[in-house]
Amino acid sequence: MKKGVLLVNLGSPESPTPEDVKPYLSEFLMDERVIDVPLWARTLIVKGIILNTRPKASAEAYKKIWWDEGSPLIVISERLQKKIQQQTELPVALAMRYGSMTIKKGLQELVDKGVEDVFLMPLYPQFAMATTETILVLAEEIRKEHFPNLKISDLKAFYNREDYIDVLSNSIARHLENNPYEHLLFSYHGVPERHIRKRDITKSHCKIDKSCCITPSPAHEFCYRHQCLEVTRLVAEKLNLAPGTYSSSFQSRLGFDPWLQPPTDLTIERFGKQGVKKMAVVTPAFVSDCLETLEEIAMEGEEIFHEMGGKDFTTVPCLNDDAEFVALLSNWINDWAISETVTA
Ligand SMILES: C=CC1=C(C)c2cc3[nH]c(cc4nc(cc5[nH]c(cc1n2)c(C)c5CCC(=O)O)C(CCC(=O)O)=C4C)c(C)c3C=C
Ligand SMILES: [Fe+2]
Ligand SMILES: [Fe+2]
Repeated sequence: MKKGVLLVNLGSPESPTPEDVKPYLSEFLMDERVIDVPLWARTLIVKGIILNTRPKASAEAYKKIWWDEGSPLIVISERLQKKIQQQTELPVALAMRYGSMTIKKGLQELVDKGVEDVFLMPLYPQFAMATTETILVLAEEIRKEHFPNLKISDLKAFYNREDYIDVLSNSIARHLENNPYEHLLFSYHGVPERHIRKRDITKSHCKIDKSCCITPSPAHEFCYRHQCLEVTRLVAEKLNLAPGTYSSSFQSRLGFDPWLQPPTDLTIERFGKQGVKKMAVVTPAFVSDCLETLEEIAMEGEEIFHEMGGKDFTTVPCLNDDAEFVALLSNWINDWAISETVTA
């Protein structure tokens, strides 16, 4: 069976204008795994409330980070795909969960090259209903409807793989080598607490308290909070970070439901107020720099820190198309190809 690879990231609007941001946000937020309420309520919240004001504000934010070549998230993902393609003989395609670079087009591109067996790689280190799950479910729907003979296997959340933690830790160490900091904040994209409880396969483990995420449980296979906190713990261990010099927080809250705590903006504010002068932020829920890292953290976060009296605010770039990250993903692809060949 001819094999191929499909990398999938989140997606971005076509341009940083309210006209293009609106349909993108509509597709994104009308996803039942992102705003997970009944259709009538989701329609009311998204189309009746959010889409009336957010596209304009969001477009302004996108304008601040947009590159000549396009959305950073898309451009970086394309660079990653090209570099991985240089490391493997298998065809490697790229798709986005939302927007014009659809998963259907990505699968079609592979099928047109004769591929019958696809390794689907959601570009997220941690599992979340709103990211990995929505990609897998949609890919399966598309497969059934359009490519019934295609075999698809997927890359599992890789948050705790030793080789990934090594690559992430090396990148952090490299970027902070000449930027001494008093506190390193690991800021992850947030999700509503409800999402964590919904995917608790034990139905009772996830209390979202101080101990549940550090108490071993099968629930952790689908617990975004556990997986984020594990990345922090494993990197801290690898880099030998002293207790008290690092912590985790969750950013980008939307709406009024309880989201994972503590919020990044208030955490940065607190450090500034407490007299921390040099702080660094790393964002390991994102593999590609995007609006949430370049604007919300590097611009807004820095502004908050300075307003509270902080001085040096350093952001560690995402892994993007870092050579070690390219090698890591390429190794996983080649390992998958070999194991599939052996078991076929
Ligand atoms: C890293 C994983 C992500 C999770 C988990 C996630 C959950 C999530 N997001 C929203 C709402 C928005 N997110 C937006 C942007 C955005 N989100 C992610 C990743 C995750 N989201 C990325 C990579 C980006 C940036 C995309 C880009 O083009 O650069 C936005 C749009 C921007 C804005 O208006 O703020 C919204 C809205 C929810 C509700 C949610 C949880 C369930
Ligand atoms: Fe998001
Ligand atoms: Fe937990």
